[in-house]
Amino acid sequence: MTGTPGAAATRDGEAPERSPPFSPSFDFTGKNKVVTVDGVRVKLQIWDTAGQERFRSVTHAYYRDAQALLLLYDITNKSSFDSIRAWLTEIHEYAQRDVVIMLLGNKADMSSERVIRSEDGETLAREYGVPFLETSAKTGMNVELAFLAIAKELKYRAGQQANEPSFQIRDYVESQKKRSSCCSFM
Ligand SMILES: Nc1nc2c(ncn2[C@@H]2O[C@H](COP(=O)(O)OP(=O)(O)OP(=O)(O)O)[C@@H](O)[C@H]2O)c(=O)[nH]1
Repeated sequence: MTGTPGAAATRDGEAPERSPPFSPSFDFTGKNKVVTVDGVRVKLQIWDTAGQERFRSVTHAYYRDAQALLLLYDITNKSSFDSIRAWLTEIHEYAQRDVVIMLLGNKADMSSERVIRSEDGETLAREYGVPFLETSAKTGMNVELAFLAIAKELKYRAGQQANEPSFQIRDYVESQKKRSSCCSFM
């Protein structure tokens, strides 16, 4: 699902699921996931969509009703990074206006093959005002954090009280994330 929105939604509903070609210990795709946020269980229904251009028209149907979209690129693949802008334009056109978007630079474990610097991901994310994490589906680095941040944001939006301190997903992600240069993966 590189260069691709993966949709996380709290709604129930039918959607086709695609199986990942390998079974990483930390999976972005294909399952419902329950995340406990401050004692409240938030159910995320996760769909993986095809990244290739030829599936574009099909993918609109996936993310039209999504409450959150994880946009993944591969840090070892420049074209996947370059396609992110086009996806953001698409999302602007087809997704819900208040959709939660997160940019993820995946395969952070493959540092020797890296072609996209972490700063480039950060700059792009800042430009679009979305949170950014480098992740690894192989080691699990920042994967749980990505889902937790989305769940926290959705819970906050659903139950927003007048006197509740506002939840800032970008600040939360920045304060919690592990850097790929750091030695300790989860
Ligand atoms: N080392 C490493 N390999 C990964 C990681 N994530 C995925 N892969 C591998 O990358 C390959 C492609 O993974 P996919 O999930 O099929 O990639 P994709 O971009 O989703 O493909 P489409 O959904 O068809 O666009 C597989 O062989 C995975 O095992 C990661 O974080 N680290």
